[in-house]
Amino acid sequence: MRSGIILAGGEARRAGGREKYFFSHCGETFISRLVSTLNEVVDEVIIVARDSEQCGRFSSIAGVRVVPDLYPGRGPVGGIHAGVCEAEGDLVFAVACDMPCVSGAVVEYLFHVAEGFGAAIPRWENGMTEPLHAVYQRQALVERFMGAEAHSMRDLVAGLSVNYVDCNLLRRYDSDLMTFTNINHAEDLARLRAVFPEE
Ligand SMILES: Nc1nc2c(ncn2[C@@H]2O[C@H](COP(=O)(O)OP(=O)(O)OP(=O)(O)O)[C@@H](O)[C@H]2O)c(=O)[nH]1
Repeated sequence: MRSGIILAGGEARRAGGREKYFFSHCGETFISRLVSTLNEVVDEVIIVARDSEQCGRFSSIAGVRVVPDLYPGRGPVGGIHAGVCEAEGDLVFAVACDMPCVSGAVVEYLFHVAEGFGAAIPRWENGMTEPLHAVYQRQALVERFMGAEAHSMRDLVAGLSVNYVDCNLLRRYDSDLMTFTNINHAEDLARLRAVFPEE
């Protein structure tokens, strides 16, 4: 079984605290697009919000479960922890809520190459990695959290056997690698709109 975990509990400081997951792309909100894409490649989708109040923001989205952080204020690693506690899949795809162009074909490939590893994490030529667009073996994460060593994504990943996937290989599935488009600033959204104007 496969799970998808969407992390939505950040403060979006670089976007002025706006709710990035409700930004729209090609006529749909980021979060709806992600949920639809993931529902094609996983058996369950879980949105992890920072608290129960924020959970309520997602109540109208069909086809997901929404849970709050168990340890609030810990950043993405706290969201992954809550997601992993809720998820039932052997493998989980963890993704940020501000990635509106995630490619189902790329995610499918990451699931495929995660078999036999603790994680499959895309890596760019310059060595930068994409741990919030990556597949993890759930049990490996559970063990990392039990060890109580994982206070950051870097800590979490450090103890895993990782299959680093060359981003360029993923061009087979997503030629322009739009899957990694990440909207952090208002200008990032403006750039995306310049390529894909809203109707
Ligand atoms: N559930 C949960 N998700 C989080 C938390 N912190 C960050 N996230 C999510 O993790 C992803 C990456 O977050 P960051 O890039 O660190 O922060 P951000 O909120 O997107 O933006 P900045 O505040 O501008 O850094 C985003 O999808 C966030 O919504 C948290 O404490 N809990």
